[in-house]
Amino acid sequence: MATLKNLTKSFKQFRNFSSTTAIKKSVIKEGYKQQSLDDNHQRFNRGGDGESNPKDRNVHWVFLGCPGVGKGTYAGRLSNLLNVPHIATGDLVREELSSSGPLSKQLSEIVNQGKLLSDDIIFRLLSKRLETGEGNGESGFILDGFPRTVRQAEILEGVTDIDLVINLKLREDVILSKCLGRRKCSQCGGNYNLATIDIKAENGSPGMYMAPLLPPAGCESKLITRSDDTEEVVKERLRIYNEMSQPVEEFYRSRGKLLEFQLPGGIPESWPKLLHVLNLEDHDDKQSAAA
Ligand SMILES: Nc1ncnc2c1ncn2[C@@H]1O[C@H](COP(=O)(O)OP(=O)(O)O)[C@@H](O)[C@H]1O
Repeated sequence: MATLKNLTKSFKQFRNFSSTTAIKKSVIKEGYKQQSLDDNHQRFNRGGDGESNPKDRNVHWVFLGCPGVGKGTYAGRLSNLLNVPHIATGDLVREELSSSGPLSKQLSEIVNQGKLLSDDIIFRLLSKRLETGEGNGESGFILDGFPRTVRQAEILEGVTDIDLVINLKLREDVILSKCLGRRKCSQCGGNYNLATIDIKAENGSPGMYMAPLLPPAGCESKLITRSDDTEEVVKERLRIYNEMSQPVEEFYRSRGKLLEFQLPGGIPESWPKLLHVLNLEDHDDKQSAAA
């Protein structure tokens, strides 16, 4: 069974590989099945096929999408619903930065330029997180922000079965405003968004409304903005997403694992639709769409 222990071990091993060819030879498995999304729907709730019995484990899902699209929001909600950990590599990176360890200055320069960190650093952070989770009895995962390059996707594919990759899509003109509106409470860690998106329908294209996600009164004076959420850095992150991460969509599409989900609006509209396409409507007894 693909336990977190195996995954941690595999990531550690892969960190020792230096040649891309060696990695490719090791990880590219034969016989990928092109499966329709309909086939996938039947296995979403329990996990995938392959080295483990899907009944024995929790979901292994990945969230893809541009910076600011809402990966963290929807991955977090699904994580609560399915009781699997939401593992966001961006959060792991920010934790490392705030720890003021030896690497943090070097890392913050890269992150604040909107560039990607090396695979070695990301695998190290991920292995550490998986190890801690394993110690706490976690099983399954929803990954957010990883894989971000085809090489990372190949490595992940070689060490575990990913059941489903949810690719969140949002109109490009909305993405930048949403990134610039992001805030975090420095005390409780809650994520908010001050941007109001209100686009009128025009020339046959539909309008879109997304209400801001405002903090409770107690957090208002403690809001901070991520240092990489400036307009210049967000634009660079979007450019890098298109160059490095968009090919990851094709990687999973060709393996029949990609579920494209165009966000129709804010959480009240999008959440029930996402649950519907995931066949999870029955699970939604813990969270209300309006929350
Ligand atoms: N899988 C990864 N590979 C390389 N760098 C990463 C990865 N995940 C996160 N990072 C680094 O952390 C930063 C913040 O990540 P994240 O919070 O996921 O940003 P975004 O809002 O752009 O999705 C990235 O810009 C990058 O520098």
